[in-house]
This record gives sequence, structure tokens and C-alpha cells, in this order.
Amino acid sequence: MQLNKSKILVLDDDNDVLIALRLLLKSKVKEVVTEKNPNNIMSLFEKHNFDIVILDMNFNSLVNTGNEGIFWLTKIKQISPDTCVILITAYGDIDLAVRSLKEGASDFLMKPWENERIIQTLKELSDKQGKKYSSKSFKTDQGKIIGESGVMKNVFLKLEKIAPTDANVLLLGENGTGKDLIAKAIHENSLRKDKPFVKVDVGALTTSLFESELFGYKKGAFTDAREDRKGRFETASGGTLFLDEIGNISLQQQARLLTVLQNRQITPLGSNEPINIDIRLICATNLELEVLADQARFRKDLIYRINTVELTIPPLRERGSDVKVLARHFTKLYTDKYFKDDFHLDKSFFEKLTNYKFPGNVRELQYTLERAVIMAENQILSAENLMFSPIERYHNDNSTTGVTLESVEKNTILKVIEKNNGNISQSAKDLGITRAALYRRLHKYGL
Ligand SMILES: Nc1ncnc2c1ncn2[C@@H]1O[C@H](COP(=O)(O)OP(=O)(O)OP(=O)(O)O)[C@@H](O)[C@H]1O
Repeated sequence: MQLNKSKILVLDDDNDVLIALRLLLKSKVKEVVTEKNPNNIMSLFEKHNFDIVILDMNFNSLVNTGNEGIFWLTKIKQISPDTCVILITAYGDIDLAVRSLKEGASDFLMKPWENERIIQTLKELSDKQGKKYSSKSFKTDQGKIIGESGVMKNVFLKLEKIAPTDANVLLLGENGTGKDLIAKAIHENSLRKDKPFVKVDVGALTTSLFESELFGYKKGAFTDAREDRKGRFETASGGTLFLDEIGNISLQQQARLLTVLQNRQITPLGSNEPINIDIRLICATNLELEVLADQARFRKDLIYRINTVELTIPPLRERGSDVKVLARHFTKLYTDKYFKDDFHLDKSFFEKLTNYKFPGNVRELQYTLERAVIMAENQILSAENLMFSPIERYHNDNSTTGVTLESVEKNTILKVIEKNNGNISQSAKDLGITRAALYRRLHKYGL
């Protein structure tokens, strides 16, 4: 990462220091935030993702032992392990310097400092971080996309290449794999980052809503159109439009979308005047590309339009050690959110997690850990604290123990209904039975 893309927090109780560093850094970094009170660290990290913190060693002018600096350094490293911390002190002390480096500080500077030395140190740290992020995580303002597995490193490398271009992107991956997060990351790391990011779950829109949501309407265009309303294409102008669940839109909706993308123009309902649109398009689906490319379901010409680059986000069960890294991340997140003391994560905790297949992917892991943290009765999290969601379990059960014909039938029905988003007519069709027969079975299995 270059220094001009870094977000920096300066924490010092001396106003002169804050002003001097703000003036020095303002034109050289992406954002510089200054703060006098270290008790505000937590809330600042909730709002910003700082790459580097410049931290005073001595907040209490009466006791210059530097211990406060070490205390806050440890806190920052707990909240955001990837943030680099540079400690500064007016009371140079080699022992303290060594200790702070052991506790995770990246460097140590003496007051009064030389401006050039600070800038040089910040540059080196930003460079190092850039390399680290490209292999371990990818940053967004919402947080980090975490992953250290080979497949995710590959995703990060592709993201770095794709994000700054204006290419349309198709994100493929099962539910809960992080497509939403990645769509935002692409936007935030693009040249359009200061313009809107607009998400529409198109799979959930009826035909008439699809038109009015995406293209907008003029007052009087239909009974409820009491005033002009901009469509999402127009709201996203200059920025990124993220169309989620694109695989679920009808052929008619696909035709409308294709026309807009070909002409780069929309015409609001009730208007005769087309409006030029300037958007970057990101689409996502949980269908596999081969399924999506089935002519009966999706137009090939539209696939080509939306899919300049495609990015497949692998399911969590194929990401090896990511389960552990994500588990640590979510445990920490919820420990802080619910003001709990830090937990010891037991061996059995990780064993149970790594043996589970996570049909609901990262979202399921996240909820499982939130539940575990809330319900924990002591400071140890072990296998017993992990309760996987029953709504996902039927996907995961590959063993034949206890399998009956009835359970197979019940699970198949559930899967098909889920695939069709609860649409009973379509599910009955896919199952090769009548709607009435499907209702009888739903009743029989208490579904
Ligand atoms: N690699 C990751 N690192 C950190 N958090 C993640 C990661 N992947 C997913 N998450 C979190 O998991 C949850 C689900 O992710 P997200 O909504 O992006 O998935 P999705 O693929 O868009 O799901 P769906 O297809 O159901 O819309 C979110 O809370 C997201 O922040």
C-alpha cells in the first residue's frame, strides 16, 4: 500500500503534537485523525479502519514510565491486529523501546522528531502492510475480508487487479461466502469510491417493482406515483450498482436489463426522455455458472455483458485454515461487542469447527460464534459452546446412519424449496409432483 492510501490515527495528550503531526501528514496520507483521549480508541476503531497509529508513550504527565503507552498498544493490537503502531516518547529509554517492540509495536520514535524520519518510517510501514494485505486480507470500510488460505489469497490478488478498473464483475459463490462484502471492497478500492455504492436485491423484485426500483418513475406514471422518484441506476450514477441474486430474475427482466446495458440509458416510467447512465456494474449469484448459463434460465448475451470478469468465492469448507482465523476474528468481535472478558479458545472448540462443513458458510460461522459468546458461562469456549444451526444441518449430513427414505424425501423437499426461494409452484414442478401433492408432504413432515 502507498502512504497516500493509508489512514492514520495520532494519539497524544499534547495539543501541539497533534497539530504539528496533522499539518505534516495531511497532504501525504489518505486520512489523519487526531485524538487526545486514549479511552476513545475503541469508538474510533468502530468508525475507521486505521492502518497506522502513532501513539504517545506517556499520557499521564506525572508518571512517565511509559506503561500507559504499552497498555494502549496492547489494546490496539487486540482490536485490530493488522494495524501498525509507532510509539513516541520524549523520555527515550532503550528498555522501553525493546519492550514495546516485543508487545507488537512496529517502531519507536523520540520526541522531538525529525519530520523526514517520521515520513520515512510511515512509508516503510505502508509498503510492508500493502504486501501483507494482499496475501492475508483485503480492507473495506466495513472491516476486513479475512482469509489466509491459498484460494482466498488468490481472490485477494484478483481483487487488487479488478478493483481499480471499471470492468463489470460477476461474483459467484454459495450463500454466505462473502459476495456482498467483496462487492463493497471492489467499490471502495476503485476510482469510484467517493461516489455512491447502491445495492439492489433484484431476485426479490416483482416485474413491476423491478422497473420502478431500477429505472425510477415520473409523478402520475401509475396510481401510487405521487412524485418523481429516481431509480437505482440514476442514484448510483458515477458509482457502482450491485445487483444481488441476479440468477433469479425472469427472462423478461433480463431483456430490460440488457437493453439498458447496451444503450447505457434508462427511461423512467412515465417519461419520454432517456437519461444517460454512468455506472460500474457488479452482479452476484449463488448459482454455478453452468447452471446460470442454461439458456432456459438466463440469456447468454446478458451473461457476457455482466461478466467482463468473474470471481468465484469458494465455500468455507474448502478454505482450510480460514475457519480458524475467522473464528478468532468473530470471537474477538463479539467479545468486544457484548463487553465480555477475553475467552480462551479450547482445542476441542477448533476441532469441532474444522470438522464441520458450514453449509451456511461464513455467515453461519459468524452466527454460531455470536451465539457461543453470548451464551458462554465462563471464560473458556470449547466444543460444547458450539451449536450449529438446525436450518443448515440437513445439507451437511452426508453419513447414512439413521437415514430413512422419509428423511431423504423431507430433505430433498426442503432443498428444492430453498433453491426456489419458497416458490411452491416452481418447487412442485422441479420435484415432478403437483402442488397439492407437495402441500400434502409439507403437512406430513410438519414443514
Ligand atoms: N472473508 C470474510 N471475512 C470477514 N467477514 C466475512 C468474510 N466473508 C463473509 N463475511 C461476513 O459473513 C457474512 C455474510 O457475508 P455476505 O453477506 O457478504 O455473503 P453473501 O455471499 O453476499 O451472502 P448471500 O449470497 O446470502 O447474500 C457478513 O456478515 C460478512 O461480513
